[in-house]
Amino acid sequence: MAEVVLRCEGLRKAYGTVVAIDDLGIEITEGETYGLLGPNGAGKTTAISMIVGILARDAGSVTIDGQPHDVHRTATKRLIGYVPQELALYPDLTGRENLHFFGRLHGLSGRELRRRGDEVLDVVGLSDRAGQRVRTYSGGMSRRLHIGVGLLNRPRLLVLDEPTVGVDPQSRNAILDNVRQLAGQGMAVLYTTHYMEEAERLCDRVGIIDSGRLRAEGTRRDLVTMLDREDEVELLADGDLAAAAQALAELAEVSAVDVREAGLRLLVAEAGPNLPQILATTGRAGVTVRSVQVREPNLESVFLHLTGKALRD
Ligand SMILES: Nc1ncnc2c1ncn2[C@@H]1O[C@H](COP(=O)(O)OP(=O)(O)OP(=O)(O)O)[C@@H](O)[C@H]1O
Repeated sequence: MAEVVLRCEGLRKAYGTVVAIDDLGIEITEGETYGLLGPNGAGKTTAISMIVGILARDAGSVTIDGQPHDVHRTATKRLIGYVPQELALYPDLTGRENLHFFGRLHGLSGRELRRRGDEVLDVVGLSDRAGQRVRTYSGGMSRRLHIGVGLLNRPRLLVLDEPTVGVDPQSRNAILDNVRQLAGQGMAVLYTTHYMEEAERLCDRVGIIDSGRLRAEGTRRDLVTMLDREDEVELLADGDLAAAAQALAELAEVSAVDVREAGLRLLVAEAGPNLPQILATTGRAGVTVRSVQVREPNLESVFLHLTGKALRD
């Protein structure tokens, strides 16, 4: 079984009378990418600041690889790579010089420092721009270098705070690919975002956070199943639609069929695996399907259901 890298329990933090995080518990195993999804102000930055150990907690506990962790423990801090929202790079140094600077802070030197710098440049796809000043980098390239800084110490837990905010779509894809690869190598990844699509694409499990509390967590499918809402399948089709509707209504997985002007609309428990049967049944009723559209409930619907608000204001 995969080992638990991060375990936090009962985390709490208040700023005066504002309770920013209340009774937060999260576990992340090696190789797992966990997304903390919530709107601005939900408490994501406060939560991860306590987890990485730059903010003292009011209550609760954090362990990394089974070892107790807090703001004073340097041994466990070495197991964490933290990539904060604000970029902290030197624009007048080159990409490679930046990595060497931060590498020295981690105690690397000489040949080991150069080797690790080059490895990290390769991982974040910046080897060919390593000799240029960061000032000349695009926003996305700077972000990737920033992630590189977080990787220098070969962390067990990589914590990324909204790493794709303000990044162009191409760099965004590169960052998501990077993160996926790193988790593939066994790192545990904690990723905060208010982009539902990123959480859906990238994360093995998602925790939905709002007003400082974890409202629900699980795989995308777990969360969507909680809603108890079906997939909607829309078929644009020609032929005897009434006959097809009757045949489809007899399928166990189909709970409702409406005949529309140019086709059919179905509610199906799980559309994906049932599409072949739906299309075969439609075909047997003499109906030609011109296009199929499936709409599944998504994390946005889950969030709305749990909190009564949209993820983005
Ligand atoms: N230093 C502080 N002093 C007082 N209140 C704070 C402080 N930092 C955060 N807060 C409040 O705590 C709550 C959680 O903020 P936090 O920054 O953790 O949320 P977030 O989900 O990370 O939002 P964002 O995506 O905007 O960074 C908010 O209500 C915020 O106003």
